[in-house]
Amino acid sequence: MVINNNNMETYLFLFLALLVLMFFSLGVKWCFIWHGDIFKTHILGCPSVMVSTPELTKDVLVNRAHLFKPTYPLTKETLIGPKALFFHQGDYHAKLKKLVQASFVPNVLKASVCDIERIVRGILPSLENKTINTLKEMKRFAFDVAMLSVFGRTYDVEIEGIKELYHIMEGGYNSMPFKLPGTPFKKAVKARELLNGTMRRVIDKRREGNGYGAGLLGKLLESQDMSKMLSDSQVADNVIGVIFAAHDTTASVLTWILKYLHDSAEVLNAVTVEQEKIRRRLIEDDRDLSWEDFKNMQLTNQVIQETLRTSSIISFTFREAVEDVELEGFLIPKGWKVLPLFRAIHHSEEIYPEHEKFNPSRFEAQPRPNTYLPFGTGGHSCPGSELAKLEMLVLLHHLTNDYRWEVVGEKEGIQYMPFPVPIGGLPLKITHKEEQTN
Ligand code: HEM
Repeated sequence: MVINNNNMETYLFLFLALLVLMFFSLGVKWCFIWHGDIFKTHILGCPSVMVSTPELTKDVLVNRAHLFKPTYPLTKETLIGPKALFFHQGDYHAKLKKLVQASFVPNVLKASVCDIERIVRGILPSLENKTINTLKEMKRFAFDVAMLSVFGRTYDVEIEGIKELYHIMEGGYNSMPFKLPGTPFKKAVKARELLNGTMRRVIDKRREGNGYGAGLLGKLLESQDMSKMLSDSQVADNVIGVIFAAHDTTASVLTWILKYLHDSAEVLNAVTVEQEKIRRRLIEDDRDLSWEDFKNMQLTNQVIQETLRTSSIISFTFREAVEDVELEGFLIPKGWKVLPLFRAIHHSEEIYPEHEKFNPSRFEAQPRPNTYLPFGTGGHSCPGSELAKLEMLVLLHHLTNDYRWEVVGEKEGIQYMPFPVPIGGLPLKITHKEEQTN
């Protein structure tokens, strides 16, 4: 395992990974206090309770969610902005969630298929015939899609400015929160302050125009006008928050998909056959991809589902008890952290037999309730799950029809960037199929 992110979250993750490893592989119970399916330990001095069954996870995230508030590292809250929906519970969260969700429902997503396809067509040729860092390229793709869903098609100099500042800022997400000159965190805080100014100019421009424009920003400004519920800084924090939530996650999953398809020639062939059939239909009808085509991508969808399970890039989530809570007869005092372990559920041998195997066909049947949680569950579950799947399907359609890829180097392993990804971000050589046959 390579650690190249010298930050607290990486250590925390590794520490947790070690705990989970001990829990499952070694059966070592003496370093925890056990109670049924719950165990207690300390993470960086905080008393923490881990829950690893579907039932308890549902209890914490759905049934009694009001008793467990989300908690994030200070760096995230400072940089994303304290008014972003992740950090809230209750009315404010519910209203914002509704607004954000409205930008990612199928009716809205349908209209963005052609834009996502345009982004894919722009990126893929630039990857041909050289060794690429897959994670980096997938981040470029997912970032462009995130910007599209937040700002719509309008591209101006301010949006370019936001892109640049955002990249400086994300350098501080996983750093120690020291504001010393030259530190990544200090630079990130500065970039975030400048982002406020740029966002204000973008918002002012939209107010001067006819209507509020497209994307999530348009929706938030529209609601601001109607209900006066949101201030400009609340709008800005949520725009930045969605960009943050949308791209590293999707890029990490895409990187795993390319790895699994590379390692499993049989699955890759079957996906290619499925996608070639769709391509033939598009040629016959003389049109581009549309929403309806995704219904005919059953196997590709199963590959995405299985990758989300095996890679479990969001391995767990953090909550904090807002009062003393009893869970399965175990008292969790107010202020303790509670961590539902999604990865433990996705890798339970009882729920997913031969759990370590990449086997998309296991999703021919629906998973049992609360046993498949790549996008979380309950009030804080992911509003972007359909967008994430859509961008993966569009990319896979073009990639499998037109390209083949080889992993460069022999190294196997996992690296935390900050999500678990194949080592080195998966170096790949991508070639166009036509060149292979010449
Ligand atoms: C494969 C990609 C993705 C994965 C695996 C993923 C996973 C998750 C998970 C597990 C949560 C819940 C966290 C918790 O309960 O503490 C979450 C929340 C969230 N996700 Fe995603 N996500 C992905 C892509 C996206 C995209 C594309 C967007 C863009 C809209 C997005 C926006 C959000 C937001 C705004 C939240 C916070 C929701 C709230 O607190 O109410 N995510 N995501």
